[in-house]
Amino acid sequence: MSRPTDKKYSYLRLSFLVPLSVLILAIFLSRSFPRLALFAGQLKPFSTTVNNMSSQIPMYQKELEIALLAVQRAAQLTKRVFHEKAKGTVSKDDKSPVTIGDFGAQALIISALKANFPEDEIVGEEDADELRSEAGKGLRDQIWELVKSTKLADANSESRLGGPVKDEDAMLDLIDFGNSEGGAHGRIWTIDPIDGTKGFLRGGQYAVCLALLVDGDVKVGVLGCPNLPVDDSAPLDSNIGANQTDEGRGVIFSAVQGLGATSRPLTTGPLSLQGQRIAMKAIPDGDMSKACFCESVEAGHSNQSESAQIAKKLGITKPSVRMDSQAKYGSIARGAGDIYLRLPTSETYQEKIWDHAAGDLIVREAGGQVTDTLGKRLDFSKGRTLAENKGVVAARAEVHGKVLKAVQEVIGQK
Ligand SMILES: Nc1ncnc2c1ncn2[C@@H]1O[C@H](COP(=O)(O)O)[C@@H](OP(=O)(O)O)[C@H]1O
Ligand SMILES: [Mg+2]
Ligand SMILES: [Mg+2]
Ligand SMILES: [Mg+2]
Repeated sequence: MSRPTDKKYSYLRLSFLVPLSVLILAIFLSRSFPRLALFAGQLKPFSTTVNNMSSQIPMYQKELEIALLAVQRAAQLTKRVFHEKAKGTVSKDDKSPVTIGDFGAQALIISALKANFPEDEIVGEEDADELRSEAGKGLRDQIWELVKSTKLADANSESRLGGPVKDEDAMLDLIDFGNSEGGAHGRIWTIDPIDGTKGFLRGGQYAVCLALLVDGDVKVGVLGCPNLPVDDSAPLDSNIGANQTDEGRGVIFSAVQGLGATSRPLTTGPLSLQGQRIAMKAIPDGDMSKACFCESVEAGHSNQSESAQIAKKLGITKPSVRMDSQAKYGSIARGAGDIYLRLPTSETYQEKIWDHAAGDLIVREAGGQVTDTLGKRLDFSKGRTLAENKGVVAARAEVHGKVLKAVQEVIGQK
C-alpha cells in the first residue's frame, strides 16, 4: 500500500514530467517540420527566423529581398536596351544571340549578389570572353555606359545592392563570376539575365531570372517579366504584351520554398514585400477541352508537332499560346494558362538550369507540378545543365498525371 506522501510525490512528478515531455515533443516537431512552426507561430510570410526558438530556421527573407531588387534593377537595364533600335547583338558559339542587355543585366545582378552574399557561388549564362578581346571594345563600352547609369529610383534600395560597379574591368570580372560549375553542395545562385533573347529582340516576351539553390534544391526563385501584363487575370494569347507600350505591363513573380508564390508590379520604386498571392487555377469543370497550353515560339526549342498531337489526345481545342522565356512558368503559376510543354527536339540537347530553376519553384509553390517528359522532378544538382532530365511538363498537380500520360503516349510512338 502506498503512503499519502508517495502519492503526493507521484503527482508532483507527473505535473513536472507531462509538460516537460510536451515541450520536448513540440521542440522536436518544430525542428523536424519547420512548416509546423510557421503555422503554430502564425508568422508573417517571409519572416527570417521562427521566434521563441533557439535554432534559426532560414526563411530566406534577405535572399528574397535582394533577389527582387537585383532583378528589378537588371530589368530596368534591359528595358532601356529594349527601347533602343540597336541592341548590340552578337552571335555566341552555339549561334544563339546575346545582346548588351544580357551582359549588362548579368553584371548588375552579380554585383548585388557579391555585395550581399560574398561566399555564394554563381552559375550565370553569360561570360565576358568576347568582351575582353580588342574586337569586343565597342560592345564593352556600351555595356559599361548602361551598367554605370542604371540605378533604382529608391536610394535606400539602391544602396542595399552594394553601390556602383567600380570600372569596366570590375564589370568584366563580375560577369565572369558566373562561371561556377554548379552541383549538389552549398549555396549556388543561377542567373539568366535575359531569358528568351530571341523574344527580346522580336519585341515579345522575355524574363530576367534569378534563383538560389541550396544543396541542389531551389529555395528562392524570382522572374522579372517586363512585357507581361501586370494584371494576374489578363487572358493569355500569343500576342500578349508584344510590341505594346509600357502601360500596364511589367510583373515580378517570386517564390520561397514552403511559403507560396507571389506576384508584384515591376516598378522602379521601393519594393512591396507583401506581393499578391498567386495560384494555378482549376481547369473549368475539369474539362480539358478548355485548357490553355503554352510552349516556345521557337520550334527549335520544343517539338511543336508533338505538342499538337498531345493537345489533341487531351481534347484541348484552343491553339497553343506560344511565348518566349520563363514568362510561360509565371503565366501558368498565376492561372492565366494551365499547361507548359517543352518537348525535346534532339537527343543530345541538355536544358540549362538557369532556364528553369526560378520557374520550377514558382509553379510548384503555386500548386503545380513540374517534371520532365519521363515524369522525373527537375534535378538542379547535376551542374550547369539538367543532365538527368529530358524536356519539361508543367501543369496543375491534379491534371499533371493525365498530361504526362498523353506526353509519353505521343513521344513513345517515335
Ligand atoms: N535546342 C534547344 N532546346 C531547348 N532549349 C533551347 C535550345 N536551344 C536553346 N535553348 C534555350 O531556350 C531558351 C529560350 O527558351 P524559350 O524558347 O522558352 O524562350 C534559351 O534561353 P536564352 O534566350 O536565355 O538563351 C536557350 O537557353
Ligand atoms: Mg542565351
Ligand atoms: Mg534562357
Ligand atoms: Mg539568356
